[in-house]
Amino acid sequence: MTNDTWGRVQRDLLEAVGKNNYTTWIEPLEFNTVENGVARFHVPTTFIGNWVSRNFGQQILMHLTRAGAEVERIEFSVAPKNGARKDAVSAKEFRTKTEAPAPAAPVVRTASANGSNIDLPGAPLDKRFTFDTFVVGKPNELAHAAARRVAEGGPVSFNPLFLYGGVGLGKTHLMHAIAWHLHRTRPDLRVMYLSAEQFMYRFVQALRENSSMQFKEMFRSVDVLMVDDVQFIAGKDSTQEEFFHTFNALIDQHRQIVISADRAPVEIKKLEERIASRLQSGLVVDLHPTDYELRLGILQHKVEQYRESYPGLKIQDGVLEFLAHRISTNVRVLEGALTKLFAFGSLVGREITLDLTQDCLADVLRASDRKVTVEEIQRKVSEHYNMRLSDMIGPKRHRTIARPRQMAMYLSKKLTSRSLPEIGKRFGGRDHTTVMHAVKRIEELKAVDNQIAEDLELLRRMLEA
Ligand SMILES: Nc1ncnc2c1ncn2[C@@H]1O[C@H](COP(=O)(O)OP(=O)(O)OP(=O)(O)O)[C@@H](O)[C@H]1O
Repeated sequence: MTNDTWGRVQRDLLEAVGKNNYTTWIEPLEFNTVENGVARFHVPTTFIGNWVSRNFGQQILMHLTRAGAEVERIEFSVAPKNGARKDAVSAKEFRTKTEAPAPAAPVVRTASANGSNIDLPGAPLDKRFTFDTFVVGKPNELAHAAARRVAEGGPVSFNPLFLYGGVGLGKTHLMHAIAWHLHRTRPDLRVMYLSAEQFMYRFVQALRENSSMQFKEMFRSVDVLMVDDVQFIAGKDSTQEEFFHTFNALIDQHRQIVISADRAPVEIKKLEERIASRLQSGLVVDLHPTDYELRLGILQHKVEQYRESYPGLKIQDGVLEFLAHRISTNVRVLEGALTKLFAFGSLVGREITLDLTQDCLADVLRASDRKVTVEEIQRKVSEHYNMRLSDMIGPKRHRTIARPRQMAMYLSKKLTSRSLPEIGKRFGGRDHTTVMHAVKRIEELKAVDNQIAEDLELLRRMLEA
């Protein structure tokens, strides 16, 4: 490869990564040699080398290959000043990494042709997590709408956007979808997505390498920052501190921030109060546990996608409905079940019937069944309303007792696979029509009484946690 080829690749990269990224990260690279399939570049600092390798390594490699260079790998090393090797301290630090030191100068990091695909600064994005593949239903419609708004840009209307909800409900999917959308429509923007754990890792690394300034500059220069699973930094004092300053600096510059967590800001234990309060200063949106319709929608959507990989594989009517009913834990489990089912169906070369589903997914279905019992529901509801557990099954008919009992019956119907007579039996041997009436009554009340709707949601969350 010649300097000319590198010149061409630089122009391609300028187009691919946008001007800002190019000036900050690509321009400082100095092409050195290509030997035995390894392209070597000099970089001004360790930090830049690490960053470029991690975030642009794959792209550089791809463009080099496209330009005809026979390159399998790239290496970045700090440029030796006046022909001298870089100081020994850094060299030692680098050797603590897995790569062997390069002969001319300490190796910073290597990107290989088999590495993960990283398109944007920050963590890699999953190609499957786009808005197109996100199925919208009642439980996630607000979160979806808010994410769309952020992705479509325009004036920052709520900052930060804070998305929270239980495991596997689509928080990461929505954040990646925002990043992909912006990547496509606004390639000039610097969008960074990473988990709170990665934020901490980089922060600690920067401290170790005396590159805190670059770290700060880097994070303060993004246009859109997305941090996933922010609950991770709770209790980690200096990371929280740094996060707080980064957060404030970006908000002050009207840069968009999107944060996700498994619970609401105030519910995150050991999260500094000032951070919790800042996190709530924009729009806080809850991704609710999935309902039957959403689960079915997701399954149908996935089946469409699977058709390409498994053409000709038939699925009997009723199988998806059965799965949507029985697997209510989270979408990840639901997806896993479907993947297993399709793989199994194609292996045995048979239509996916209900029988086959029950055989193939026996363990998953048992685990979901075990999830919530009528007894647990009775216990949680009586705790919530400060009533005696014995009153759940007793004869008292006063509203303060009867209403929670009806709610417990309703939740038993929704969250377990018990039939109406079975539920009635567990509520002191009541008739199935009593349970039916309770379910209907609570459904009506839920639509008009906010307090009841909220209590149900809270109870459902606690039970499914
Ligand atoms: N509404 C949806 N439509 C399509 N797929 C979904 C939806 N919600 C979740 N998924 C899928 O479920 C899986 C889990 O979602 P995701 O990783 O976004 O969850 P999460 O809320 O970030 O969970 P965690 O807190 O465990 O990280 C992903 O494969 C995602 O694509």
